[in-house]
Amino acid sequence: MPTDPRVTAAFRAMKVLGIKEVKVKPVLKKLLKLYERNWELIEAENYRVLADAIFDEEDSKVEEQKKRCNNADQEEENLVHHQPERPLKRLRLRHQEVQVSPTHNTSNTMLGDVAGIVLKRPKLEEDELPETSAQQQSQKMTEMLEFRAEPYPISPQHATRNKGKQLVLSKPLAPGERSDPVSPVAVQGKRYVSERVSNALCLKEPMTHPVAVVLPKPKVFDCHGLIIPKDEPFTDDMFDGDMPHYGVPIAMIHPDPLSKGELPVEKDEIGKKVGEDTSSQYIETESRANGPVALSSERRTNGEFAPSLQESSSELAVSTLGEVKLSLSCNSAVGRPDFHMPNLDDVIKLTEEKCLHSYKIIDPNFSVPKLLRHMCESFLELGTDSTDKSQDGSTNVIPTLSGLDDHVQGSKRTSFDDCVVSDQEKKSEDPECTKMCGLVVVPQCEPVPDDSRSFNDINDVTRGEERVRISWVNELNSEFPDPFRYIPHSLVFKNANLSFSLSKIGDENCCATCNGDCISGSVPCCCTRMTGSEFVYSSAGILKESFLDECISMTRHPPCLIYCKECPLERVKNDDCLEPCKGHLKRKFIKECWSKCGCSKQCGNRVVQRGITCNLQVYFTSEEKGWGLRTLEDLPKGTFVCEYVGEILTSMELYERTVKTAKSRKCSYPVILDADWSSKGSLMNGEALCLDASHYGNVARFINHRCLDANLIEIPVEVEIPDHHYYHLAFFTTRKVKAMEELTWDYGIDFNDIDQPIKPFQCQCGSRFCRNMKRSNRSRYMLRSS
Ligand SMILES: C[S@@+](CC[C@H](N)C(=O)[O-])C[C@H]1O[C@@H](n2cnc3c(N)ncnc32)[C@H](O)[C@@H]1O
Repeated sequence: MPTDPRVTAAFRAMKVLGIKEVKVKPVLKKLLKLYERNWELIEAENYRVLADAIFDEEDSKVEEQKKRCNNADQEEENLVHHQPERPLKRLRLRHQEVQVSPTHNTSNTMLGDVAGIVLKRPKLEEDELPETSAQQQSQKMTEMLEFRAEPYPISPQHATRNKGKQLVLSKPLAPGERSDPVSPVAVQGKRYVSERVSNALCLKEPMTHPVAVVLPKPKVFDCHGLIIPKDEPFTDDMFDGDMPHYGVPIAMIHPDPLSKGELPVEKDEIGKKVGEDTSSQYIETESRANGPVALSSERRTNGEFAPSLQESSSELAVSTLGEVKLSLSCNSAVGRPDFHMPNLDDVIKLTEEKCLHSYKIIDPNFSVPKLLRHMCESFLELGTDSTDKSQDGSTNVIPTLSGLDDHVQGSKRTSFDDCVVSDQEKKSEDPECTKMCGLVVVPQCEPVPDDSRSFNDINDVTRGEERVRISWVNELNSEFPDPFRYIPHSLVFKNANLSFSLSKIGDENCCATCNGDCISGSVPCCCTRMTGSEFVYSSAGILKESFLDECISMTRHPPCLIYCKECPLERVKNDDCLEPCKGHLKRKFIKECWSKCGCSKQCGNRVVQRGITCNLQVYFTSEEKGWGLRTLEDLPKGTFVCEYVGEILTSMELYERTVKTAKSRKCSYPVILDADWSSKGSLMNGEALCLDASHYGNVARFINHRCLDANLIEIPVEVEIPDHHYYHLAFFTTRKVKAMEELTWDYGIDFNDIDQPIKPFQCQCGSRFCRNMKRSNRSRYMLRSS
């Protein structure tokens, strides 16, 4: 037994990794010599250098052995099928050097074959170890940890296929083509990660990645240079490293490669992005024509494997504003055929247990979702030119919008760990729950009036936040739309006590035992419980006519208004004399499958949550309504157009905000979420939740009002929360809408009700049913309540 406690500690740390003392001893000796007994370097990151050195030692032995056995005829075969047996079935850290070679190196198929790169690994023989200073070594560690995903790692002209299976270079990379010649480790890391990223993307969108090919075996996404040797079975100990590794690829999907100019962008005649880079966008584009689950094999053209792919994927983490998503996907055609999508809660729980066990983490705040979110944020940080790092390490991750920056940056910052640094706001939120569901707290932000810079990208008001571009035009004058910040999902403002938690979704509120596409099943799943055990969407993702007509008739001939004794909406006005309740319209809900359901993300019962797919345009109307929204393509009756997105506020917060800003605003953008008012008893202080799109919103904020016969209807949609104080408000077409027609919805506004903080506008809807100046029995103190 060694007497030196540091040696003992090193042995113990390696033992946890399953490495015996006999293997540790010689390597440790060499390292101590190499680092001139600088224990700190060796002990850093839980003896990472030591573990790495041991793995490399083992690896070099295997490679030596393999070299001896190899014969030239088997070379190519070995590239694809025969990976060297690794003595330690573990993740390994690599400190390898990369050399460019015009030939394949059969001994290194894992890393090298992809780009014809030979990876030469220094053995840990004393004389071969580079004479590096401690500083250089730590620099090397930093480089090794560098993680950058490049959607286009290899230029297309270099790419060919190796027997149609593996990507190789038709000509070797010239030294000048290496992205970082002075940092071989980083180069290697990039190449390796890139390969995986392109593969992950390729599986989803091969059309747009002519270079990327599907490799014949499932690959594991490489993070921080950690890899799992090929052909290894899926074992429990595959959780070493900074994040869990599974026997399935982890897809990192860049939110907007197009805007960064990384991929060529083509536009079709109506402005839709061609060559979009995310799977769901592709699927959604297909869905209207072929149904949401039609993973068109024709469009998955160039991969021989494409037609047989059965992918299941599940979103695991998202960055604070949802720009970067981390999802797990399993290609069951090339992976385990018996694979079924596990419950994400369980995956996270198990991962957490394994991490805690493996790394002896003592920080009580450690959580896997947080770790994964950090990864998304890092991905975004490194993938963009963001240099906006504050000194305390927190980063303002709210996308920069000219005109809003000064206010936001000057007031509050969003950090990686916490959505908002304000204590009060921290208390009111459960960051784990809310962020898992894409909800974050945002600081109140007043856009600077007349800031035309906000809209200088006339091709896309969404600034890349949606899967389709939405252009804006003003053919009438030189006005710009009012500044606001585009968000694709609603955000909690402050007090809206929304706690999203998977654990709150009971078995009756999800179809945990389903898989694949629920609507193609023989029996409707339990997510149809609110719609009479029938799916409301057709296989083409269109709302079924019977359901739609029922919703329309409930809106147009209000049969069922619920009146409360003391209406909270009246109470917030703080009047001495409480006005009687004006009534709350009861509505039919749609319930979509969600993360806790067993079905896939492409399930046909997930339409609204997949976002906008129509070709829309914001334009300046000629009827004194200001800006409006129109469609650039014909839309069949029942098409989902968009949902109403904004800040989620309580009715009190909204009232206060509205009173303060009513005079200065010519347009108003709030709605009340009171579609299921009768079940609101549980809501805190009897308050309703509202959406306000004044400062943060999506394209729905441009939809103008039309009395009664509007071509859109808003329908409440339950996605994440089973009780209906919060829901999505989705717009569907009430009839066939022709290209270039304005899209409108009936705000349900009472034009004669002057007892409101926001005075009703002079309606210019042009409908023959226009209610302007006529009394309505449905009145709200703001826009429509839904
Ligand atoms: C949700 S915004 C719609 C977008 C708005 N037109 C704009 O320019 O940003 C609602 C505001 O649009 C205007 N508006 C909507 N429908 C209208 C109509 N039928 N007639 C006149 N103004 C209308 C009103 O000023 C209203 O407060």
